[in-house]
Order: sequence, then C-alpha cells, then structure tokens
Amino acid sequence: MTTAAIIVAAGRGTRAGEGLPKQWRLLAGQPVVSHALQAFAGHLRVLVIHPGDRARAEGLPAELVVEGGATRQDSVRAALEALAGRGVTRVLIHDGARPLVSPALIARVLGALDSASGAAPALAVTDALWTGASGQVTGTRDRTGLYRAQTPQGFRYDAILAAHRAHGGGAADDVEVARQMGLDVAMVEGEETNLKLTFAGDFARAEALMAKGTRAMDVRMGNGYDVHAFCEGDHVWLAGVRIPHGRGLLGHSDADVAMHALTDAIYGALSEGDIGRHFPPSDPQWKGADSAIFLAHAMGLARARGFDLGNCDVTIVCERPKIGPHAGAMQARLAEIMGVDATRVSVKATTSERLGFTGREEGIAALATAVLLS
Ligand SMILES: Nc1ccn([C@@H]2O[C@H](COP(=O)(O)OP(=O)(O)OP(=O)(O)O)[C@@H](O)[C@H]2O)c(=O)n1
Ligand SMILES: C[C@](O)(CO)[C@H](O)COP(=O)(O)O
Repeated sequence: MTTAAIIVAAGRGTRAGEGLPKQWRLLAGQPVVSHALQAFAGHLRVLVIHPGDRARAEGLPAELVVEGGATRQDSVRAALEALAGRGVTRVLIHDGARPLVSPALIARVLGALDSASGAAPALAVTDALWTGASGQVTGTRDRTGLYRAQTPQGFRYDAILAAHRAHGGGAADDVEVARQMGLDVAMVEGEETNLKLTFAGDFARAEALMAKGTRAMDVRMGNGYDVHAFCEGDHVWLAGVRIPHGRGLLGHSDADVAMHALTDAIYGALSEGDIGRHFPPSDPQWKGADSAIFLAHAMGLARARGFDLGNCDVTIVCERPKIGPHAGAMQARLAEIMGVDATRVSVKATTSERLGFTGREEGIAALATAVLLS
C-alpha cells in the first residue's frame, strides 16, 4: 500500500502580512514547510509550490515537486493528477502552513482510513459563537455539533481524484470536495497545537510551542542480536548490500544478519517480539525472501503507532568480509528501506580478535539498537 502525502504550499500568505510567503519564513531555524514535510517522512511526499518558488524548494525533503494553481483546490488537484500511474492507494492532504502536525495525529487519520473512504482531524468548537457587525455583537449561534477542520485530510486516492475532477471549484477543503461526491468522511480528534499559520501573530505562538516541545515525547528503545552460519556460496547479503565473498550465509530468507538484528531492535522497541513472530521460518513463502520486507514491515508497524525512527546503530561482528568499504552503501540502503534520512542510521563493524565462532569464521553476528520517537 503506497501512501502519498501532498503538502500544499503554493499560496501567497497575504493575511500573514508583508515579506516572504508564510510557508517560506523560518520557524526554529527552518522554513515552515520543511517542518510539515519532515512530519510525513516515509510516505511519498509531493510538495506543491507557486511557480516563482522553485529555487526556495531546492533541497527540501520531497520526492516530487509540483506547481500549484490559483486556489488551494487547484493546487491539490495538480498534485493528485501528478500522482496518477504511481501506484498510490491512499493520500494525505496537508497544509504546508501547519508545521506542528504530530506523528500521532497522522497515525489517527491513517488508522481511520482503514475503514472509511475519507478521514480528517477536527476539534469541537468550545467557545460561544456570536455574529457581529461594526464592532457590536449582533446575535448568538448554537455551537452544538460544530467542529474546526484541520489537516491532514486522508482519502483513498482513486476516490478523491475522481471527486476533484468532478468538482466545480470553490471548496474550502478536500473534505468538502469528497462529501460533494457522496464520500463518507470519518472525524478523528485534532490537536490544538496543529495550528495553521494564518496571521503574523501566529508565528510567535508556533515558535513558543516548538521551543518547549508541543507534547510529552514518547521514546522507545529496542535491541536486536542475530547470528547466521557460513555455508557454501559466493556472496553474502549484509544490511541490504550484496558483497562477493568466498562463502554464503545459511538462512531461510536471504540470511541478512545485520538487517535481521535491526528489524528485531525495532520490533523490540514496540514490544512486538521478533522477526520469527511476524514471518515464521516454517512458512515457505519467506524462503529466500529479501529481508527488506521484514525491516519495512517493522517500520510500518512503528509508523502506524505514531512513531518514527530517532536513530539506529548496527554493529556487524566478523573477520571477513571487510565491512568498511561497504558501510556507506549499507547506511544508505537501510535508510531507504526505513524511509528516513541516512544521518539517522549508523553501520559499523568489529572483528572478535579471532576468538569464538566469529573469530574462527564459522558465521557472522550482528547487534543493533533502535530508538523510536513519537
Ligand atoms: N493557491 C493556493 C492557495 C493556498 N495554498 C496552500 O493552502 C494552505 C492553506 O491555505 P491558506 O492558509 O489560506 O494560505 P494562503 O492562501 O497562502 O493564505 P492567504 O489566504 O492569507 O493568502 C497553505 O499551506 C497554502 O500555501 C496552495 O497551495 N495554493
Ligand atoms: C484546509 C483547511 O486548513 C481546513 O481548516 C483550511 O480550510 C485552509 O485554509 P483557508 O484559510 O480556509 O484557506
């Protein structure tokens, strides 16, 4: 299942006043939209920009950059069209001007999408509602059943693309577009901290929230250890990299001992047992399997629970093959599978000074530690 995250950032931010459009101003040292993009790491991120902002978008963490249109709705439509034919099944549509969206909120929307064609966060209106004119209160309104809509708004991709194509324009958000097409949209609990930067004064509030951390951070740590024996062969797979070697490694899957240790560390951090629980060695379908499947599954479980990888550290114990020349490629491959920046991944190696089974070159061992943050 491929989930795309569309981050709309093609507006001009006129209500926020003079200067750079709000999504390009700095918040905690980074452009506002960069915070929003980072929150969706691991998904196929589409950044929608104004045609004049190409240079500003360079180097931002987005897999696709698309030019938006005159309205928010046009911008979303441009991104949905750009995703056609890419195998996307679900899409999360988020304002680039909401930099404080949390992993837990994203997980709630995705969770609700499992049983609905649309899902979006909202907060019940808690203040009294008035009408007013010329600085005077002119009336009151019943607030029962009224909600403030937030993003990300999540949908089945085909359904929301069809809804946008059929819509005549003028919708405030994608829930309105979806509902006009008869799609059901489930509501999940929004967050006060998930504010949309709209007026100049909102920046100070967002900066303060960032400085103190918007919520208690949940930190989980796990470790993993694995061993595979050498057998006949001409290569080994280690941390997703194929290394020519005079022997192979024995295992039900591709016997990637380093990837298995890391996968177990993530399962450990989630109290989810180990690879054997999720991919039993007795099941023939995993014979010769690419261990990337296991690592991607563990990270998928983590994200479904609102966690992302803080960092991980893998140590491979062997006399040979020499790991140093391959460590960079291993780091890059593990990061790619987990959908994180390579700076969060460390791969190193040690010999055991010719002692024990690794010293006698009977097999390879690997240890890993992973920290998950929510
Ligand atoms: N043509 C547009 C208009 C808006 N947006 C994006 O939609 C989000 C929510 O819109 P809003 O807060 O209204 O942003 P602006 O339109 O930029 O603000 P303003 O109305 O003050 O000009 C923002 O991330 C904005 O960049 C967009 O991608 N394309
Ligand atoms: C989509 C939205 O963020 C939902 O609250 C909002 O409608 C977009 O901002 P705007 O100020 O209405 O353009």
